[in-house]
Amino acid sequence: MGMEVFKFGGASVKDADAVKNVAQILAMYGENNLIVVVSAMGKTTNALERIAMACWNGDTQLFRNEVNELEQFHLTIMNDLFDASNEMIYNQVKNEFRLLSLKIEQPRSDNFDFEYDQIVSLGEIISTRIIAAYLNQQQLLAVWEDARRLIRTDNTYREGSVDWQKTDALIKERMLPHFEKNRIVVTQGFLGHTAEGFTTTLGREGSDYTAGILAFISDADDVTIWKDVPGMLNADPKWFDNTIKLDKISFKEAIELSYYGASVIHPKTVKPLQNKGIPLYVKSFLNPSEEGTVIQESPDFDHLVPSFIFKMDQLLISVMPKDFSFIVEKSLSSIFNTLDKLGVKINVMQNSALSFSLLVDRKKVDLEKVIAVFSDDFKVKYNEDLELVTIRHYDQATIDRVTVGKEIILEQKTRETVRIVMKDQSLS
Ligand SMILES: Nc1ncnc2c1ncn2[C@@H]1O[C@H](COP(=O)(O)OP(=O)(O)O)[C@@H](O)[C@H]1O
Ligand SMILES: N[C@@H](CC(=O)OP(=O)(O)O)C(=O)O
Repeated sequence: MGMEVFKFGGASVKDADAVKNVAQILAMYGENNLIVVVSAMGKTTNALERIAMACWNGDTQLFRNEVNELEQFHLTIMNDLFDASNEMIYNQVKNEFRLLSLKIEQPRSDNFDFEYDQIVSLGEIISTRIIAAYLNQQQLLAVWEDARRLIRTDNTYREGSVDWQKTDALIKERMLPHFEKNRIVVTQGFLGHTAEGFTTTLGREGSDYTAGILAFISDADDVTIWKDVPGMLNADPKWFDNTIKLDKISFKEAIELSYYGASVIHPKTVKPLQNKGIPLYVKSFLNPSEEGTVIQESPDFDHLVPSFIFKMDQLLISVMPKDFSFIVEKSLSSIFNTLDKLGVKINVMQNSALSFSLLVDRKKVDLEKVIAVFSDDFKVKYNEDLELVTIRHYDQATIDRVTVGKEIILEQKTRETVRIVMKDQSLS
């Protein structure tokens, strides 16, 4: 019997109707074994981030308010899905919230990222409990499995790096045998564990990656990521009208688009699938019988229309050596080492003889810390309120269109991709 991996993200399980819709989709796929990877419901992860921060700051009032609100959100969904007599699911979810409430009274380590993962991971635990219970109520026999015993990572909390060998052994030993008696296994995206058994997460929006890992190890026939859009489009429809669906694209093109920031797929997801030639479908959970996008190996697919990826609120930081040295291998090596230690993620970089510039998401970087760390050896300058547009398969007409009214700060071109850092002229 074949094996498929389905991934349902936060938007596809944001309320009771959405959960019912997921069950209907699963009922449509009666034949195959299904690994169902689920994210936290709606915006739960954002709420848990606030809870983790309140806990860290010892802000009991805020912590309790946020926990109560989140519990109420889940209870409202459950009241629409289950009979009050279904004690088991109510007890399971209440118990997770009871354990969460106790965290404010418990001693904390001095590692925020560790504490963050122990709290933020609960969103996926609760959502999968609810979904597995609902599927069973609908006679879609499903078994719940804990990804915290499947995905082994290193100890990099908030961005665990997967130990593929150990994970392979754990999945084969603990997950695949479920299919001897069950057709559906429901598990959490985004979660992992360290060798010592502590919970890790794979980085925000990392549930797509979990689907890629599970498909690779279980040799799945294909993966389907169910989204609130008809497929992978040539731009984010939240910002662009008249988007075009990319019906078929190659693994390489999908990797490039997600790497540059097309947030419909987490950038780490596609590589494991490419390595085993497992097709990835991006489909709409709102119109499940429509075709969506297929991503697979083919040199013929990519006669593409221009695709746009916008990143707003960008910060350009430039560092210039204070001594007489140029920006050469030695200084670059020390700059990268420092940036790696600071956990800075670079969107674009460029250097000249006397300066090295990096573009980052303003909200993801502690500018004061960066300045403090570099200022012994470098003069540091920065430019805020910038936008980054990446255009794959560009032509001059598209470049002209997106740069109207903008001052161009930096431009990088390859044969297929142009990246432009720009500032709204009204802000210059
Ligand atoms: N190129 C693109 N094609 C389609 N959707 C895109 C693209 N770039 C960004 N998106 C956004 O990705 C969203 C879906 O991803 P996401 O919100 O992470 O879903 P989920 O959390 O439910 O998995 C869409 O609503 C859309 O706004
Ligand atoms: N819930 C996590 C993981 C995830 O991937 O979620 P989603 O599939 O909703 O993007 C997050 O919000 O980061």
